[in-house]
Amino acid sequence: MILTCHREEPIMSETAATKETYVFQTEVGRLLEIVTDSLYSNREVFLRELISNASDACDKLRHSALTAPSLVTDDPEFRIVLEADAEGGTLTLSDNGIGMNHDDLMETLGTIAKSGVGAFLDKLEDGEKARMNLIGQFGVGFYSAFMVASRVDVLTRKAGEEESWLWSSEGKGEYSIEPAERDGRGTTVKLHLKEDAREFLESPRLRHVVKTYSDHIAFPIRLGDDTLNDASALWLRPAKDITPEQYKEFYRHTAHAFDDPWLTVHNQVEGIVSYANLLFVPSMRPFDLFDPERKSHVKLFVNRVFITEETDGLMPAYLRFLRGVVDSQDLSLNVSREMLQTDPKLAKIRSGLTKRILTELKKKAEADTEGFATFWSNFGAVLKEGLVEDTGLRDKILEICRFSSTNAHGLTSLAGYLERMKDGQEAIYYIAGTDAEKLAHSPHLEGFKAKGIEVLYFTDPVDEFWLRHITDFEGKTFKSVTHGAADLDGIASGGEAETEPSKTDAPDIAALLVIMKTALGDKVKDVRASKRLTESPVCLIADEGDMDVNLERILRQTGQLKTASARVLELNPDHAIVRKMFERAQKPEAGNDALLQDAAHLLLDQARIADGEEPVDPAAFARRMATVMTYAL
Ligand SMILES: Nc1ncnc2c1ncn2[C@@H]1O[C@H](COP(=O)(O)OP(=O)(O)OP(=O)(O)O)[C@@H](O)[C@H]1O
Repeated sequence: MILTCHREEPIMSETAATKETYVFQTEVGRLLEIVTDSLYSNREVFLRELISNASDACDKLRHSALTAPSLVTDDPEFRIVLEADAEGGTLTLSDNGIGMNHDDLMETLGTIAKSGVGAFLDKLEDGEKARMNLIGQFGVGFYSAFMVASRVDVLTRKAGEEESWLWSSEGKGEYSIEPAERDGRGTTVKLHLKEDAREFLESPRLRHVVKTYSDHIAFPIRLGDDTLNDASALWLRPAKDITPEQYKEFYRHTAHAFDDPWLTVHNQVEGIVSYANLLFVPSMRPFDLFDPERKSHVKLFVNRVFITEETDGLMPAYLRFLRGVVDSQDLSLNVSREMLQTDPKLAKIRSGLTKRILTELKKKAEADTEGFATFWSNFGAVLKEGLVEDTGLRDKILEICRFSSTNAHGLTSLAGYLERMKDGQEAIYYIAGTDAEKLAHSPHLEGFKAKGIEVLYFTDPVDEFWLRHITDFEGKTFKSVTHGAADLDGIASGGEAETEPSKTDAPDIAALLVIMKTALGDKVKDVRASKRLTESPVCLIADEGDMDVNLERILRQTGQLKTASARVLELNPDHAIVRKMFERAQKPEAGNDALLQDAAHLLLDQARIADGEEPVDPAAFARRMATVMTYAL
């Protein structure tokens, strides 16, 4: 059971300044339940998570010691020590990293300091099947200890401070914090192992788990007199000496992730600025990818010393799905993080890395179409932000972009589209919306399909934004099929053409157009005969000088635009309804024909519905529908 009370105030205090008891943040309790249930068969990962935290704590202190060397002078060798006590049934993991004080404990153990956690957990609780995947995107960290322990004690002392603290919990809703004694700085996590987790007291088992998951950790991990890992920075080792397993586990450690890397990019670059990079593209989408802060998560090291994970200048925001490490000896260790961001050497590294990643992505896109589709569905929308942000690399990014299309053979590149263009076709046609499946049935596509002209589906909101900056690809302009006139007459039909649409000899329906314009008034900007329809009677389009339909929809949804502009209603002169209406429109007194008026409104509503919108006035729509049906029956 999870109690809810303000966690800043202890719910119980035995005597002042002794033991305080707090309740977990609600989300922690929920996460604990889910983790214990779903990761059971994979419980050994708790060790990886705790070692990962210990290693991060050593990294943090080594960084702080750059400006305050006295923090480490009494104990300069960083290490992580495992101890198993078979009699007591406890496994202990100690590090001499940065440690935690009372405030740190309050902020970290007992809460989850990630935005959007609640919503994320809701998704987790939705279905058993999705769980493992979702946990992979999230990382469970410290709380995984409760999979194997019935109680966890954390004895810790922050570097440079005198007081030590004991944090303790059974993982059942509460935790306590009390003053304690610890020799020197760092953190000791003591796990009181559950009966069925005693295997983690056996040395061979521990060795195996550490070797499997934590071999790449750059600090020595000791058990008795042995050091279990290589303890050197993985990214500085030659790529040929590293196994895929080691890359995978390093990725999981550094990204706090559970999935496998989709792409690994490991280089040691010598030049005016030398650096090493070990970067990964995850195979799953991290849960906070669309966090408005758009932070990069690549860790910056200077000569093996961790500096920061949040260097704005290191990677562009549109590559924020990357995880991993960049290390350079040529950056100064002593500059502040703020100064680092404007360091021209960092800018050089950034530009080198960005180009390299784009090149690698292009290679993958060409070599493995199917595998690339996975990447694209995870991160394509983010990468496309680069089309707006990085003018210099626009062409390189466009080469990597993939789109689905009416062509229906998976995703296509723009170059692929150009190859399939019809004789006489001058534009790259697209239709924008949120859902490719719905778009596929849009009336706007009928004329294009009939002629076998391919139309791209632009389904990410970001598409509307790069389209404002990029008007063409290799000289062919991008043209929305819901925007402006569609003159398909000059384009030759291709092999895949369906029935040829009627040509210029479409009947003149001027009399009907006039009546409809009068009936609909300012609800439409104009009423015209269409060249893009072959099956549907009507569709709505944005007039040449107006904003395209989908862009306007996005801006309205995000509150950036208040009013919608009137659309042009296009009629299919060959459609039976339109022909009947035209017949009536030619009769005397047609201007007062109530049924014709109703039909005009109904057609407008029909066009709106086909676009996924509501009728202008749902009540009037229902009334007109009833009238017309009564008449017809
Ligand atoms: N050994 C340790 N030394 C110092 N601080 C620690 C230690 N273990 C945990 N912490 C602190 O507790 C925080 C929470 O740890 P936890 O493992 O839950 O999450 P995380 O490592 O930040 O991210 P993730 O959940 O993705 O693994 C850490 O960010 C760190 O500040």
